[in-house]
Amino acid sequence: MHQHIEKLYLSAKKERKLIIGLMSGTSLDGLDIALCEVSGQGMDTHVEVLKFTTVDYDDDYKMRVKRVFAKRECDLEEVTLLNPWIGQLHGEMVAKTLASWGVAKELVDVIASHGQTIYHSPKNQHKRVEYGNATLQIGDSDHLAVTAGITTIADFRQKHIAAGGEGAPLAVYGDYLYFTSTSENRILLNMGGIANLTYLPKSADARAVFSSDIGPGNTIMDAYVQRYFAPLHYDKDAAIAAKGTVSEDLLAALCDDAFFALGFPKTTGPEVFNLDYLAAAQARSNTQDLSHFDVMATLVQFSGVMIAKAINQCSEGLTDVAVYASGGGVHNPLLMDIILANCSTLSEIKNTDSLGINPDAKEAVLFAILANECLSGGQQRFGNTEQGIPDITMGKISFSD
Ligand SMILES: Nc1ncnc2c1ncn2[C@@H]1O[C@H](COP(=O)(O)OP(=O)(O)OP(=O)(O)O)[C@@H](O)[C@H]1O
Ligand SMILES: CC(=O)N[C@H]1[C@@H]2OC[C@@H](O2)[C@@H](O)[C@@H]1O[C@H](C)C(=O)O
Repeated sequence: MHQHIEKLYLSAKKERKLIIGLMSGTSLDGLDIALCEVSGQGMDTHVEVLKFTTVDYDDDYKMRVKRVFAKRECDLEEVTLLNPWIGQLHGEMVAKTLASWGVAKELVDVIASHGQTIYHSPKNQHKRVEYGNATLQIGDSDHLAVTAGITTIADFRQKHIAAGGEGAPLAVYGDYLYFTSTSENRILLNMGGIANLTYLPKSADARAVFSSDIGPGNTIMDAYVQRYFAPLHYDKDAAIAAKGTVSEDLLAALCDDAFFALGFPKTTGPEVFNLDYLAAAQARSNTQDLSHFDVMATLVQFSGVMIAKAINQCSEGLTDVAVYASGGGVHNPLLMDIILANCSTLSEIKNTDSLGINPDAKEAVLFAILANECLSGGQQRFGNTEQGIPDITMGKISFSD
């Protein structure tokens, strides 16, 4: 047996593993690194986040990735060059972070890497009958594994599509295994660039679980701030939006899109929700002359109202449902107020801290859970193909030497 396989086999059999979860999301703000101690598998999964940090990307990284990110046309050489470059960069970031934490790489069983999404193209978006759902994450895991010196499990989304899903949201798997409660119905809401949610009934019945993207979280707001309030990258604490007034005409135009008429589950990305989407809505509503502050106030209202609508839709008929939020959006007080004000059945929105997971770390932890399932799972299956949750094991393995 090859020593790599043997080492992995021993890791898979361990009662407790150290897994580093990595997430680089659509906001391009930084690489989230969560050092997790994971034990058990399936519904018996336990995770303790021992360390967490976000290594911010510098402007050079953002500029390079933005040249290809969510673009229908770009330089293919650039994509080819970025793929190993990002893998290596993520490997360096992990190695430096481990050194700063005083954790030897030999102690880590595996890295679980999401990579960098550069294009997401579900059928409902590309509408080309000859093609299925598709998504592309770069930041090759062989480069990451060799640079960090740690076996890496990566590229989780392809298997999801191969088995009938849209490649997202994958959060549902970790949400179901880790956050299911038999005492309350739960909605796990994540607000990054894109917002998504998972509904977890207290029956724990996998057939009633579902998960879906909702629409924009911060992505259009971030793009607007980056264009008109540079060098700011986002509207910290909604300082800009709070100075504006919502335009009801623009809001109505923003909310009027085929994506919102689709039922759950569905996925999307900044390929749809971007500054062109805003410009088209402004043209339709004749609101091109709004101040930047009013546009920002309307954009945050748009995200908040559509998120609330999705929460209301999936909590319809339920008297007891608790919402736990995560992702960068939890730090936007205006966004949180708008969501709560538009969810008449909710008295509060908690965040995942109250369930033991730092809301900024949640997606990185998710990938650590998926890697744990790849190594040690499979004994209790979970899935619901009709709801876009195929019952499969995800991830490809890259050895470090
Ligand atoms: N203090 C704050 N005030 C307002 N917004 C904030 C604050 N902190 C973070 N954000 C928002 O959160 C975003 C980052 O969120 P997050 O890291 O969850 O996104 P992501 O993981 O890249 O996206 P996705 O989950 O869609 O892939 C920032 O770009 C910003 O818009
Ligand atoms: C293709 C892609 O990267 N999608 C992301 C994105 O960011 C949020 C939302 O859109 C979600 O569907 C997904 O990420 C999370 C981690 C998921 O798969 O659950």
